[in-house]
Amino acid sequence: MSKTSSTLHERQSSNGTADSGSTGEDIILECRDLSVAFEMDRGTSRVLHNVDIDIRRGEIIGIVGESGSGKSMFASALLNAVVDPGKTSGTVTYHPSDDESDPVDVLGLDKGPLRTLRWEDISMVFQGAMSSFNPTMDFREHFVETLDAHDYDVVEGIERAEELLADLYLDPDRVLDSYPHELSGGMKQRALIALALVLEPEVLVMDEPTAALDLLMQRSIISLLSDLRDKYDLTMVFITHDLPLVTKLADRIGVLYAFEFAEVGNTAEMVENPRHPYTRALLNATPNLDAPLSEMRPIEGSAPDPVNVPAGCPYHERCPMATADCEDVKPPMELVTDTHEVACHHWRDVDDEVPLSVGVER
Ligand SMILES: Nc1ncnc2c1ncn2[C@@H]1O[C@H](COP(=O)(O)OP(=O)(O)OP(=O)(O)O)[C@@H](O)[C@H]1O
Repeated sequence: MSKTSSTLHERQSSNGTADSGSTGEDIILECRDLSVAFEMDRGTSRVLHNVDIDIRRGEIIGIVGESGSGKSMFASALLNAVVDPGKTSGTVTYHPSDDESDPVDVLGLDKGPLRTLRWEDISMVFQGAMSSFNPTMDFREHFVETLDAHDYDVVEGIERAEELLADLYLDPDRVLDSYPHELSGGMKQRALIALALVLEPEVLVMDEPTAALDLLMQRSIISLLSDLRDKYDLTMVFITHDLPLVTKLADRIGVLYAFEFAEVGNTAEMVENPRHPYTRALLNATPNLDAPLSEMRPIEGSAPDPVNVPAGCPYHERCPMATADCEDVKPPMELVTDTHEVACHHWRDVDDEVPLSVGVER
């Protein structure tokens, strides 16, 4: 297997995107200048903008941001699954673990190989996918259909499905013989995760997998995902608007703002020493995982329109620290530590200007 060059690893972006701490780690997915655009009557809508990020083999990376920040677009772009008429550009390179295999140019794949890659190498649980189960098929039929479509041995595949379902604390026989309406939301979501893993992918991308579930179920799925990663040597990309939730799971966190990464770093650094005023606002917006809704402080202002992203720092219109520079000059991604990067002109002063609220669970 060919590894990424040190030049790419050390590359620093000048456009507010991130390649945090990539100093020679084993990289499984490498995104460069990854962008998605839609041509609209009122102009070009840039819903993902020149994103540079490396996903490391075996890590769980949380991708966080408000609604409309580009999280789902990032997930779709990773799998070359952006729907028409969206145009994806840049590169996504997948480095299989198998030493014999060459790196794969994901955005350059034809339909057939792309379909194979999507289930067998990089699998995705799409937002709201629970409702896409066929109501007339039981779960066994869903598994068999997927195994058949990829020429997998059905007997072995069902054995694997049973093991995965048991790993997810489900009764395999009961689930396989049930129809979608017979299972609760939490059970269906876990069955969906088992289905996404049945063809033994290396990477699992999940878009808001716990959004529709109650707090207790969210927490239990989070801990099951961590166990699954360890047991099956998976790499996970976990997309959510819920920063406190993902801190319980992720090794690293990337915060998306206005279709670019504002800050990326190891989870402990992102929680204990966030440097971007937007990351701090996100943490302050949910002081505690158990806090009642009434205690949440929403971030003032709204996310930028992808047709008219502000010049300079895209956050400047909402930022309490903004100066004239922020209106004109786009902040480059700067290293805070070897494992933490931020795109803010004033990151050194953020402690005084945007204090973290006392109640943040850390
Ligand atoms: N088919 C489409 N055509 C044009 N614009 C789109 C399309 N789908 C999404 N967008 C726009 O792309 C931007 C990013 O959307 P995306 O779904 O990635 O956000 P998100 O961060 O995942 O939000 P949410 O948490 O609400 O799912 C939004 O401004 C959205 O309106």
